[in-house]
Amino acid sequence: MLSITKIFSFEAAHRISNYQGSCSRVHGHSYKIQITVTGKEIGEDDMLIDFKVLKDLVNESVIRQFDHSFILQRNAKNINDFSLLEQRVFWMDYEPTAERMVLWMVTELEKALPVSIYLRKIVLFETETSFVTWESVPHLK
Ligand SMILES: Nc1nc2c(c(=O)[nH]1)N=C([C@H](O)[C@H](O)COP(=O)(O)OP(=O)(O)OP(=O)(O)O)CN2
Ligand SMILES: [Zn+2]
Repeated sequence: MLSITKIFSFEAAHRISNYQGSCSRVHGHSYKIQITVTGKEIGEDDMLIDFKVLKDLVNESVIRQFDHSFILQRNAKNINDFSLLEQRVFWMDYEPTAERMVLWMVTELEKALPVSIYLRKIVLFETETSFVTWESVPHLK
């Protein structure tokens, strides 16, 4: 089966407020993401989906939301510490672990992709050595 992949990056700060250790402190990452999509057939343009179209769609639905933001779980501790901060805070329902960020991206991308194009895989690198992978399960489609 054909699939295409495009690579993105964004910078963001976060903290994992319930973490026992240094990740509970505010710190930043240069996130890297690989987005892979697939489809049953290629179009009249001989493409599954134009890389440029995929780029615009991912930038609009995902990257723009996170880039240069401060990602926090909306909980009492963070609201107390940061709600008055004059920064761009991206509030999440869960701690901003790479796993939760990927699941948020899956929801947004599945809404944004054209009907004939399916999200196949997302790999989110939080650091050079730590990454999370999400893959669709074909028989559940
Ligand atoms: N399963 C997860 N574990 C951790 C996450 C996460 O999102 N999912 N996040 C963190 C912290 O955000 C931390 O910034 C990243 O941790 P780590 O990879 O350990 O970072 P290091 O810079 O220490 O990596 P080294 O390459 O080992 O130096 C923690 N855990
Ligand atoms: Zn971190």
